[in-house]
Formats: sequence, C-alpha cells, structure tokens
Amino acid sequence: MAADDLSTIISPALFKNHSAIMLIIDPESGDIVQANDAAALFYGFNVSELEKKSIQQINIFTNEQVAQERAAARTEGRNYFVFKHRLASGDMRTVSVYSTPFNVNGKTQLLSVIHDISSQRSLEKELWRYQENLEELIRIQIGEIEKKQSDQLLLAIISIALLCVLLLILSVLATRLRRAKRAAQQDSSKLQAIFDSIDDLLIFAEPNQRISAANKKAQQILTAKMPLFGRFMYEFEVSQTLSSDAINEHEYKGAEGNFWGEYTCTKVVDNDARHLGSIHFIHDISERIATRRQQRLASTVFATTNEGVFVSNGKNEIIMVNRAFINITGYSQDDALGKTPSLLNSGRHNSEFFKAMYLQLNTQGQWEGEIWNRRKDGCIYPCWLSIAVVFDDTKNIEMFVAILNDISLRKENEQEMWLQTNLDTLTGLPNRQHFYNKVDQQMLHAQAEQKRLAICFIDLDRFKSVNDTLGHATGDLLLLEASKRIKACMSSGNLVARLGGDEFSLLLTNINTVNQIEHIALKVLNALNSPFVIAEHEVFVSGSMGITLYPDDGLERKILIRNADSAMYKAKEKGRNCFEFFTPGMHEQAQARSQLEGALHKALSNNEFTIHYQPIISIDGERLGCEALLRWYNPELGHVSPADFIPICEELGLIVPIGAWVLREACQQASNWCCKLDGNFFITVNFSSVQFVRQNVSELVKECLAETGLAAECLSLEITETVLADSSDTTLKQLQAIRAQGVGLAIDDFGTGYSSLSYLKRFPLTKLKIDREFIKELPDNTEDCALVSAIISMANNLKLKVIAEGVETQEQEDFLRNLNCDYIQGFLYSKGLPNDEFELFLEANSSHIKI
Ligand SMILES: Nc1nc2c(ncn2[C@@H]2O[C@H](COP(=O)(O)O[C@H]3[C@@H](O)[C@H](n4cnc5c(=O)[nH]c(N)nc54)O[C@@H]3COP(=O)(O)O)[C@@H](O)[C@H]2O)c(=O)[nH]1
Repeated sequence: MAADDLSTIISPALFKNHSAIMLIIDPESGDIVQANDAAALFYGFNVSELEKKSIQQINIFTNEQVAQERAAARTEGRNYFVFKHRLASGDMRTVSVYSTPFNVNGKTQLLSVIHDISSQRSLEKELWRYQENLEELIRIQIGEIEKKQSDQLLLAIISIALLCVLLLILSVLATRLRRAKRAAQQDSSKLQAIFDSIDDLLIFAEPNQRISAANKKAQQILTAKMPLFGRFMYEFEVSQTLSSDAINEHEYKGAEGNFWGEYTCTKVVDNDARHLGSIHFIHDISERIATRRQQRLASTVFATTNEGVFVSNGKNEIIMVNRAFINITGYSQDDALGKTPSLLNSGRHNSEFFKAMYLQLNTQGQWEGEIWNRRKDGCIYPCWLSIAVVFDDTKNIEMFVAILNDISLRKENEQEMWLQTNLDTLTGLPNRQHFYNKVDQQMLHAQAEQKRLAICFIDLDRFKSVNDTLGHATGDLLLLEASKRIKACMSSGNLVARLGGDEFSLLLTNINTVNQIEHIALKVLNALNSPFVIAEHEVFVSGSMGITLYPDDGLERKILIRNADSAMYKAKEKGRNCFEFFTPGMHEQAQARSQLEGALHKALSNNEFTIHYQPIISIDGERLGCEALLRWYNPELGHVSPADFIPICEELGLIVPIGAWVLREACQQASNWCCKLDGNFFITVNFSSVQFVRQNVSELVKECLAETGLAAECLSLEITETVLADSSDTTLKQLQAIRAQGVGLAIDDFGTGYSSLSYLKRFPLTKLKIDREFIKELPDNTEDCALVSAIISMANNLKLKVIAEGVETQEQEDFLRNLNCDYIQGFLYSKGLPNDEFELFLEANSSHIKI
C-alpha cells in the first residue's frame, strides 16, 4: 500500500542530502521526478539533468528483461530488483533497486533507493571462478587416483554406477509418472469443477448411449444418489423424439419427477474421425415451459371466461379487453382501446366514490365492489368489479387489471328472493318477517332518537264468514282491497304489513302525540268499514285494532307484538270496528283466551257440554217446539257463554265435531218428546256456516235422523245469513238435499247480516227468525216496529213461518200477535232449560197445546 506522501517516509532535506542514491520515479511513465545529490554523483548527471530523464534511459534492461527480473524477484521473495544502469560516462553498473510507493496528490510515485552492486557482483563471480577451478583441480586429482585403482574395482564401480544410474532413471521416471498422474488428476478435477459449476446437465455418452461421465447437475437431477454411470441416455427420455443434433425441447424422467429440457447433442470424434461418443447438453426449461403453459392457460382463460376483463396502462388507458367484456359492455375492442374506464361510467356514483376507489388501489393495490355501469346502448346495469394493480420495479403503477361481472341476473334473483322472503304474495305488503325486522330496526332508531313508536294490529271483523261463505277467492280479493285501503291511509315513513290471514299491522314512527295515532286508527277503521264490492257481492267488514307503544308498553318486540294482539282482542270484545290502546290488564285477558282455547279442545271428550232447550210457542198457543242451545261448563272456567266460545270453536274448526254432537243429542231428545206429543213437536238446531263449508251437513242430518228415529218434519236447522251468502253450489246443494229430506230450514238473526231478500227466494227456507235486536225495543221504537212489520208481511208473502226471538214482555207479544207473527221465543215464556226441566215445561204446557 502506498504511503500518504513522501514526507511520511523521508524528509526532503534528508532525501536531498542522504548518501544513498535515491530517485523518485513516476511508475506509469518511468519519468524521474526527483533525484538526490548522491544520485547525481553516481550517475554523473547533475540533478536537473537527471530529473529530465526517464528511468528507461538509464536502465539498459528491455521491458521483457525488466518483467523477467520482477518475476524472478517475486519467485525468490526478494524486495529489490537487480538492473543494469548506464552512467553519464557510458559505464555500466549492476544496481539493486528498492522501491517504495507513496502518494502525491492522489498519484502514486516510487521512491527508489539504488545500490551499486557491480563490485559485489564481480567479487561473487571471482569467487565462483575460484571455486570452479578448485573443484576442477580436485576432479583432476581424483581422476588420476581413480585411474590408479584396479580393473576389478573399476569394473565393480562401473557396474554399481550403471546400476545406480538405472535406479536413478527408474526413480526419475517413477517421479515423472507420479507427477504426470497428479497433474492429470488435477486437470481432471479442474475440468470436473468447471463442469460441475455449469448449471445445466452435461453428459458424455458412448456411441451406444451408455453414460460414462456427467456433471453434478446431471447426477442430481437424473438419479439423485444413484450412480448415473453405466445407465443409458434413453432411460431418461419420456418420448422417443430425441433429436441428435438439434436444439429441441423434450421431457425427461428425473429423480424427483419429469422435467423439461432444451437438448443439444455434440458428437465427439478422434483424429481419424472415429466416433468416440456424444456430449449431451440439457438445459432445464421446466420453469419456462410451466410459465408458457400458464401464459397459454391465462390467455385461454382471458379469451374464454365469462367475466369481462380489461387491462389499462399506468395512464389508465384501456390496452386490452376480452370477448366477455365486449359482450357485457356492448363496446367493441376498437371502441374501448385507448379510452379510460370512465367509458363505462353510469353516472350513478359520485366523485367521492371513485376517489375512494383509486385511493385504495394506490395504497392497497386492489379494489372490489358493486358498481353500476352503462352499456354502449345506454342501459345501466349492476356489476361486481375487481381491480388489481400491477406495480413496476420502481413501485409505480404499471397497469390495472379489472374483472367485470354482470350481476343483473343475480340481483334480480336476489330481489326475487327478497320479495318472496319479505313480501306477502297476495297483497304485496311486507310480511310478518319483514315487519318484525322493521320493528327491530325502528326500535333502535327510536331509542337513539328518543322517539316513540306505535304498533297497531288490525283484524278484519267477520272476514271468516266472508271467506267461509263466499269462498277463498272472494276472501282473497277482499284482503287485497282491504290492504289497499289501509295503505292509502298511511303517510310516508309508516309501514303496513300483512301478518297472515286477515291480520294486518301498522308500524307508526315519529309519534309525538296519542292524537296522531288515534287519527290514523280512525282513518283506517273508517276505510275498512265502508262496504266492499267484491265479485259482485257487497260485503261488509270492519276492523278491530289493538295499539301498543314503544317504549311506554315494552322494550322488546315480542312483548310489543303480544300487547298489540291483546289490545286487538279487547277491541273485538268491545264490539269491533274500534281501536283499543294496550293496558297491562289486557295481557291477562289474552292469557285467559289462550286458556279457553286449551280447555275447548278437551271439552267434548270430557263431557263438559250439555244442551238446554228453549221453548218456542205458536202465537195461538197451539204448537210447541224448542231451540237446542249448547251449554259448556268447565270445572276451572265455570259456565262459559256460547256467545263467547262458539266463535272460538268456529275459528278453531272445533264447531264441526261439537255441532255434530249437538245435532245427535238434540235429535235424540226431540225424538222422545215427539213421541210423547204424538209428532206435534219440533226442534231447531243451530248450524254454523263453518259446518257447511267443512262437512256434508245433509249427510250428517240423514244419519242423525236415521239413528234417532226423529221424523224429518220435526227438525229445523237454524242457519245464519252468512251460510246463505256463500254463493257456492255446494252449500245450495246441501240445503236443497236437507229440504228434500223434509227437514225445515230457518234463517236465524234475520236482518243483522248481509240481509238480502234474494236469499229468501233463492234458498229453500221454511222459517224466518227475527233477531231479538229488533224485538228488544218493541213496541216503542217505531223504526223497529216498521221493520218487524215489514219482515213479517214479506215472510207471509213468501210462505215462510216467522219466529220472533227475544220476546221478554207481554207488550212485545201483543205487538207481534197483532202482526200475525207465527211463533214466539223468549224469556217471557222461558229461558233455555236443561233436559229434565224442559220435560216439566212440556208436561205443564202440553195441555194447552193442540195435539
Ligand atoms: N252454531 C251453534 N250456535 C249455538 C249453539 N247454541 C247456541 N248457539 C249460539 O250461541 C249464541 C248465544 O246463544 P245463547 O247464549 O244460548 O243465547 C240464546 C238464548 O238464550 C237467547 N235468548 C232467547 N230468548 C231470549 C230473551 O228473551 N232475551 C235474551 N236476552 N236472550 C234470549 O238467544 C240466543 C239464541 O239465539 P239464536 O240462536 O239466534 O236464536 C246464539 O247466537 C246461538 O245461536 C249451537 O249448538 N250451535
């Protein structure tokens, strides 16, 4: 390493005045940069002359000789060189030169210290010459001595010498052989090292393809730990397409599975052109082949996938689109290339949307989401877009790869599914599930906003009758119309749902005052109370509404729903067509109803029913009959009025078995009494419209008459107008079949339902019962008087017998007698009586009766 500058080696003064010959030489040019006084003295030039010369002008060695000397010094481990320098006088001097490098302004220079070793060399030569002479002299003397030795000894010596020479030659030969062998081994190792450093498979195979040499890579790849030598090249070929002299791509069997190689084969021949074998060179291209396959696969996928793919460059200009992209967007390749993806912009998303998208692409390298795009034809469609950013080595965006899926169909299906799950198919209103979800959602909102909600349950009054009598199709139309009316009463933000059957519910939000709720409730009830014209029928229904408030009445949806239900039942109890706000007591009532329902299910099998018989007496007192009235006594509930439990039996369908039981029992009793009164007796049995819809009443009647032996003429069925309102042929046929048996048909509660005079003509009726509502205020209420009078006169015209029920006073009886009413039924004579009591009544009154 060079010293920093000359002064670190020697001071300028010391250099100048030192007795040693010193030169500073530029090693690149050989120029003598500086010489000291001792140098000037030695070379015979003054200092300035010396400093204009180059060392080559002084050193008489040629460049080759200088190089040889440098090499000799290196080999001998010398730190000096021996050169021959020419002096100004022309004399030659053998010098030893010690050179030390140092830096001047970053440039290396040499400080050379020169010793004149000419005299030392000549002395050495002299000494050598003397030595040689001495040795020669000794050799001559020895030769003379030897000459004097005997011939035998000479011969022996010669023999031994010859032997030694021979041994020497042999040993030299052996040494040379060893060296040659070692050299050969070294050469072989070097060659092997070179071969092994090659990262491809290099195999030498004999003409018969037998492998005789291979590099490390070939060994590793082809057989791993097993020896490769002795195996044949063809053992590793997968196909027989190996070409002997062309670069080709082939598949090979490797130790760890097949691999692909680029194959080259070179024939090796000797000087006589004899084929010695071949060098097989295999470059592993498995990765290239895999990449190529992947690229092929990717381009096939790109071309054939159903997902639209487009690629844009760093400037976001589209540079590639696939077929699916063209199909989805309607833009051809020419339309799209060079444009930015804003070509697809639908205008549905604001700039914030795209800002967020590109921010995520820049920071996270990918974005995906739902987006609305516009096709070339202008149509807007939803897609699922996935964009991936490809960054270059300097982390700049090189391209965007976007995959576009048209999800219109999926959306439609989702929408369809959503509709099916959340909307009522008949009315299109939100269904129960959707309503519950909305309640949950609005409760959270109301809680956060400190607002009040109202949940209103609406049950259509008498809907069941309409459904049972006019049929389900009409019932459906009624529900549809009712839903429209309710909806029309709602302001935005409020929700109407159909919970099922004839139950609707309202979710009123942003409620500030109870008045607001009452206003809406009245509006809805009024809308429902107006007549409906459904399939040419004028139908009258109304609504009963239960209202509960959040958070006042409960904090949980389940509780609020239960409250609204209880309040709705209360409204029903209060006479329908009204609304009720929930009160805590209602819950107990709802529980009571549930208890009632449970008990009703077991009442028949528990023999809890009995029948009371209420006398019906002809106005002239000559004929006697009775109405069978069902009574229920439950050990826990006590006596329950039929007005309470019959509607529930109808709702639950229990009226069918219970009604059949009543008919059988009544016929049985009436059969006895008929016998006693010699056939001059009749009994009326109530039948609900539900019974006509759910069973064949005519058949039931036939069976009961047959079983009990009651004459058909002694039996009348009391049916309500709802039975007649059923326009279906089945009911009519049943009624005709009943009449055909000789059984009478009385229309009950006339004037309260869908009173239509056409019923009276159309159906084979025999009696008409005026409802006690019209009798109650006789004879004071002139309107009722006129009505009852008209009903009796009309019935007379139609040849129908008239029974006035609910007659409690003599005045009422007198009024009815004057109108020629046929029969009287009411507390004036008797309430409904148990079996034995009715028999007593019969006994007491039969003497008045004409037999
Ligand atoms: N489908 C069936 N319905 C039945 C059956 N048994 C009874 N019912 C119906 O239940 C309703 C209530 O009946 P009930 O409480 O028995 O009342 C009846 C009479 O007690 C009552 N009535 C009779 N006279 C008077 C009276 O002077 N004043 C007065 N306040 N009430 C009186 O009227 C009821 C009979 O009415 P109706 O049937 O319309 O003739 C009732 O609708 C029954 O029909 C059954 O087995 N099946």
